[in-house]
Amino acid sequence: MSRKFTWQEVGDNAKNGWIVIGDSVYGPQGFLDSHPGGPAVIRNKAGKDVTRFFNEMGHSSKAHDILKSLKIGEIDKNSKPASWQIDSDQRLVAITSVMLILAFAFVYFFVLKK
Ligand code: HEM
Repeated sequence: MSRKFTWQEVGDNAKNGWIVIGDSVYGPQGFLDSHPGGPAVIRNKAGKDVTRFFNEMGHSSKAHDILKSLKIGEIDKNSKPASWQIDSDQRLVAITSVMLILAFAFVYFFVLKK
């Protein structure tokens, strides 16, 4: 069983470079200076969910191996991320989905059921 961390704990350790990818928490502090993309790209997003950024970069299998070695635990899914910790694109998708569902419900009840 790997250790579980709350979003609060991940946020508190932003200064240590902690990031969330998928359901896992990573502590890349020792790796930051050797990151080929530079330490800043990771440091700027520390404390947050960086899944999309990590995947969009098309990181190699070597990068995935390094990532595995930096895993310190898993995110406690019962904890809630603060709004700054959520990837803004993911938030946009969530908001758009809710709007679409409401729009369909509106059309169904007020237009089609007439
Ligand atoms: C602990 C997590 C990460 C690890 C272990 C990691 C590892 C690596 C490695 C090994 C490379 C060299 C190319 C490759 O093998 O794919 C690389 C390149 C790169 N990474 Fe990461 N990375 C991490 C997180 C991130 C994040 C969160 C971002 C963006 C926000 C990022 C952006 C980049 C960029 C832009 C490059 C390209 C550098 C270049 O080709 O000039 N990485 N990373």
